[in-house]
Amino acid sequence: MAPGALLDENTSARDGLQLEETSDNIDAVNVLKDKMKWATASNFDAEKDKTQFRQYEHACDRVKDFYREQHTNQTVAYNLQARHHFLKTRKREEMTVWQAMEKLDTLIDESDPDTSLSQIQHLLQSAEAIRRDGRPRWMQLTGLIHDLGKLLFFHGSAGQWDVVGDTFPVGCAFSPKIIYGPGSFADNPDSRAPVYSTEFGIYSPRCGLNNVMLSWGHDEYLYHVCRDQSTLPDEALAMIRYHSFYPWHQQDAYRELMDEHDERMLEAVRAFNPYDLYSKSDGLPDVEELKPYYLELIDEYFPQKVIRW
Ligand SMILES: O[C@H]1[C@H](O)[C@@H](O)[C@H](O)[C@@H](O)[C@H]1O
Ligand SMILES: [Fe+2]
Ligand SMILES: [Fe+2]
Repeated sequence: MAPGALLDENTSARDGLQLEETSDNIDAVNVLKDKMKWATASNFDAEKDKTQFRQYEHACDRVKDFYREQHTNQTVAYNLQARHHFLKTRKREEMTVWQAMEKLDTLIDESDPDTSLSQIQHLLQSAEAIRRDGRPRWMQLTGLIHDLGKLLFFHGSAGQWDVVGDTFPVGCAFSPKIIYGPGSFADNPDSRAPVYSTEFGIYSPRCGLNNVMLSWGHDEYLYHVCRDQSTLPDEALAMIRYHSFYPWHQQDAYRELMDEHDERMLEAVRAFNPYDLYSKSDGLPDVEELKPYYLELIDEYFPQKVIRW
């Protein structure tokens, strides 16, 4: 059997672990072990002072104003319309992944209390932290691209409130664990709507997050781009799609909406989170020096090179 024949890039790393180590599939097992390196313990964040991050109560007005606007405007109606427009009807712009990073670089994220660095620097900090920790190449690439969905801002978004910031489900009651709590949704009409304001709203227990509409923003948009145009594995797609869903991956809210697949994906999202959050206090990466390494890595998982954004 050819090396890796049991696997393609979309094989879930976890599913493949059921392979036995026989001489026939030993190469495939080695490939899997490499893919599983995301799940081993990491020391990356051991020396970080975590109390320095995500201190929303002490954040500046820019951040507080951002969340008031986001929590007021993220409704089911807006979500349906945004999905339709940004994923279906809009004319797509064509660019390579690196061009997308350069285009995004002028955006300063108003929701973020922890960094005012440019987006390329944040992306490279995340990727480099993952690489230094010996994580698989697909995860390094995930770090490099995970915020590229913020390009929505240049595709005619309504503002930053429908691009950046943490995410949460719409169509059911807003969890008190969302930043700034229930009071911040006072002006959101869905918080008083008969069905949307109930615990499960339009969903049912264990329906699976794939069937839940998260507030519209950079995660969901980039997930669709990567699902359709890259060969990244399921774990990478989950890291991209749910990395801003802090009420879920950090606060344990909305667990009753999860299905079995989500249980596995939650581990992947949690493994990714420290590299996104705590790399913000790392030194500044040298963009030109790192570029050749990452250009090669991008080509490995985006075979057609020019991407429809
Ligand atoms: O302010 C940040 C930033 O916008 C990140 O890109 C996002 O993933 C976080 O969840 C958010 O809180
Ligand atoms: Fe993000
Ligand atoms: Fe990020």
